Amino acid sequence: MDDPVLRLDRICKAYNVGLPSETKVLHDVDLTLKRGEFLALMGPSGSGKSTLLNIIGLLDRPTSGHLFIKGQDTALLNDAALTRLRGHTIGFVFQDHHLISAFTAVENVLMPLLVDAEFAGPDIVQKANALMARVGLAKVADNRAMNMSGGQQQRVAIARALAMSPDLLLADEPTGNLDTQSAGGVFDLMREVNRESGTTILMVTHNLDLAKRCDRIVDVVDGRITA
Ligand SMILES: Nc1ncnc2c1ncn2[C@@H]1O[C@H](COP(=O)(O)OP(=O)(O)OP(=O)(O)O)[C@@H](O)[C@H]1O
Repeated sequence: MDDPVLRLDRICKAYNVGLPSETKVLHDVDLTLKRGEFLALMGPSGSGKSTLLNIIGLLDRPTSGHLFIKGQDTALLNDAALTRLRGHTIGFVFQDHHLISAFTAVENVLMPLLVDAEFAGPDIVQKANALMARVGLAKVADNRAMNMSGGQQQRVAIARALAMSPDLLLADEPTGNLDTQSAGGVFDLMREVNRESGTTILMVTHNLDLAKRCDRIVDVVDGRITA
């Protein structure tokens, strides 16, 4: 129970290993994220933030080192077990909302619940509607995603990411495409979710003002954590 949500132990990542084009991107990255923390990951373009996020999100494997999720060493898991762990533990929000445009907002939130209905349990429609209310969009839950503003679409994406009650929310520049006011609103929502539900959040951002409002800022420079 006291295990951190996430612990990285000397994570290295290289692409095109063994080829002349081999590129070492991450070097001995150590990072621990305690339950309920809200961490901002910053760093210049190409420093390895997305690579790190893909590894933390169990979308890619490190070349060496160990990634522990709630104390479990993910190096010991096969691909099917990794997929299950990802679905039950991690929610994703991207810079582009990745909603299905022709679906309504609430239908988008229902999607992950339908895909893993056994884990999601009963009353998924009620749950999806509660999530729409949670992100302040109850009144427009039946609007098609394509007809919503950028800020609203990102709120729907957050509701969808929360559908499986993840321990860890990974957000890759979630406010990158939004104007200042909408970006502030989306950040406030993530802060609220973090404080009220205790969801641990790791957010990649280039926005220093928002990063300063997180619990902690970690800088990645040339594939190394510097602060
Ligand atoms: N699939 C891949 N194959 C080879 N090289 C890759 C691959 N993905 C990323 N890289 C390289 O790894 C380095 C780090 O890229 P990454 O996308 O992780 O950086 P980033 O910090 O997220 O950048 P940005 O802020 O621009 O999104 C870059 O040099 C990139 O070209």
